Amino acid sequence: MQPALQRATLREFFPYLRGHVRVLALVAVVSLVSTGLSIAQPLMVQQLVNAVSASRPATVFVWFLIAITLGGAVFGAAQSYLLQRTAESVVLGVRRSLVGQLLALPVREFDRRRVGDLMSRVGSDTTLMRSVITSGLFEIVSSILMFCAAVVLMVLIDPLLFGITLCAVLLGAAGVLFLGRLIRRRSRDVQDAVGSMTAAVERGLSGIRTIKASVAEEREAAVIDGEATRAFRAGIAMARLQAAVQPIMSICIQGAFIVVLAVGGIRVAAGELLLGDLIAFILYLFLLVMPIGSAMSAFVQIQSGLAALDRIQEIARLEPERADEDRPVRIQPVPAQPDAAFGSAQGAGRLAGRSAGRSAGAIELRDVSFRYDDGGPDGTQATPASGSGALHAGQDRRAPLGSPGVLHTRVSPETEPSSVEPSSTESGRLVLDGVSFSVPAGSRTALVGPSGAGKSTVLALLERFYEPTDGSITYDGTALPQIPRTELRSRIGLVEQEAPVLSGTLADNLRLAAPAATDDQLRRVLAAVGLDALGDRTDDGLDLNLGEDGVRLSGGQRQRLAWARVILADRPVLLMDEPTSAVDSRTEQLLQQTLGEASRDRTVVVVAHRLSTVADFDQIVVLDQGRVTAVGTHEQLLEESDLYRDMASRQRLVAA
Ligand SMILES: Nc1ncnc2c1ncn2[C@@H]1O[C@H](COP(=O)(O)OP(=O)(O)OP(=O)(O)O)[C@@H](O)[C@H]1O
Repeated sequence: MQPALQRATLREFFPYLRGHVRVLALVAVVSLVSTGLSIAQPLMVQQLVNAVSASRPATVFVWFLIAITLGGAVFGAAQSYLLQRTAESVVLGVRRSLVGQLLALPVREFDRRRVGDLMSRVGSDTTLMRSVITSGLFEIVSSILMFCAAVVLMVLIDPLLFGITLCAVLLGAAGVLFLGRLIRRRSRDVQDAVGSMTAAVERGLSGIRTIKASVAEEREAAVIDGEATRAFRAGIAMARLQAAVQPIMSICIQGAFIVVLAVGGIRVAAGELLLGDLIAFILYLFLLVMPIGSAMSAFVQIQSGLAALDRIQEIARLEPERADEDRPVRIQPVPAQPDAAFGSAQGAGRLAGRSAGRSAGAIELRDVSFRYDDGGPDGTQATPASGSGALHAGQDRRAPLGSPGVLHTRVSPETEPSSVEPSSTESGRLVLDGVSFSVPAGSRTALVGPSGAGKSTVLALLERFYEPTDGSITYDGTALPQIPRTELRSRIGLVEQEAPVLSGTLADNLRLAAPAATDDQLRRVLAAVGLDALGDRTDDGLDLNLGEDGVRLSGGQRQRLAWARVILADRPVLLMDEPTSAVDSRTEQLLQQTLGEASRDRTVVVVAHRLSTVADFDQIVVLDQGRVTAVGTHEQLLEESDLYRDMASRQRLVAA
């Protein structure tokens, strides 16, 4: 859902110019001089003609005229260059802050927006904003200056002729102002349509394999064509209005010319006006018309620019993920650098445990409920409960653990939740409903359950991609909202379900969370996940280009690359969402071994469908329809949980 449309005003544009005041002041001086020279030109012509008519020497006026004309050209060029340069800097600033804002937005904003449309805001909308400066603001300012000077001089030369001109100009201006409002509206339509079209193209290109495999090229092309046609229609409607602006003004001005020529000619013939004065008046009429013309096109540009600003500010107004929380609490100490994961004494592939004294990574969820559309379109978030402490009310059970820490879990009676649909509300279905369990520091916990049970959602909440609608989550006893997000995330390594790969090289992808890692460390981590052959595949080595979205990798390779990335990042907590779903059994064995080493002294939470991969975990949490139905070890759950036993028997882990 889009936020309510707010219209930007020119005033809102000025903050973007703040860092450029000096250059703009210089531009103002240059354009003042340039305007002055243009205004002086007819005066020189007037003097020249009147001197020649009266048989007086006129050479000096000729030289002045040449100097003024050349000077005007030089200053005009300087003004144009400085303006373009400033405009480019403004656009750079806007793009930087827009991209910064986009990357700072909460994940839920991306759930409800189209990537292509966001891209078009960074691209074409910022370009439109540029025209507000280049052909907009200054054009209007210098046009007004020129206009005023021309008006004063015309009044001085002949008030009657000026009166005729004024009537024509006012008539044209009234028509144009009326059209201006419509132009702004149409321009917004055009940009929205272009945004939709970009989104449709993005959808088509990013899913090109699926589209081809579904033989859906034509249908997809038709969708894009529909959007392109909408953009075309909006463009045509805009063009119609723009086309009307120019004729309205030219009819009025041409009418003024004809009348001025006729009346002026009669007055010159009657000896009431000098020929030089009439010529000067007509030249000023030109000077009046020129700025009106450019002011009109500047007006159109400004309207389009403001419509673009609407779209940019729509994003700027969204509340970003807050960098710091109300009462930030630092978790001590800072995590180890990549070296800690690959201590030289251990040799290649050795996945050492955490350095002594590192934050332990105990996690507790207490009565956590969540629905996806909870944030609402205005960027507000559900206020998370600010509880702290690792214990909760309810039925506690000490689970058997081989690692430090004590597990406290509240287990809802298994029969109760699995048969009940999580309640629905108007604002969205509860995806998690009163989820409570504890993950002691250094333990391995698996989340299992049917598809759609909410397992990935739990991981998303632990990363604070979303805020719980209700309940609280603590990390080492501190409520998550009290930990700065960057601090929290720098403690967690995440292997996502889809194992996304960023466009770029193998090294780029590996260094995403460990920018300081050496090539040697990259090679060792690749070996640890069985990807060493990838770096040796071509002469490019670690600079091997993985293609758009890592298209040159197989599904299993993508997954292993994601493993390599988090292992290299050496975080105290590892969250893994079906991390071996795409690999063969041999690779799975290697990864299990890698995980075994990596999880020494780390807290590991793995979402798994294949129960065999987590059967030896310290605890397994069974989720069903957003609720925890059982917690225990593999053996305990086989005894106690019907759902778990059913899943295990389907996977032939136990006899049916
Ligand atoms: N971004 C989202 N916006 C809205 N609903 C979502 C979003 N992501 C997931 N859901 C919904 O939330 C529910 C739980 O999804 P989740 O991905 O957590 O399940 P899961 O247990 O991990 O499933 P699977 O095993 O299939 O990966 C599903 O009904 C899903 O449709």
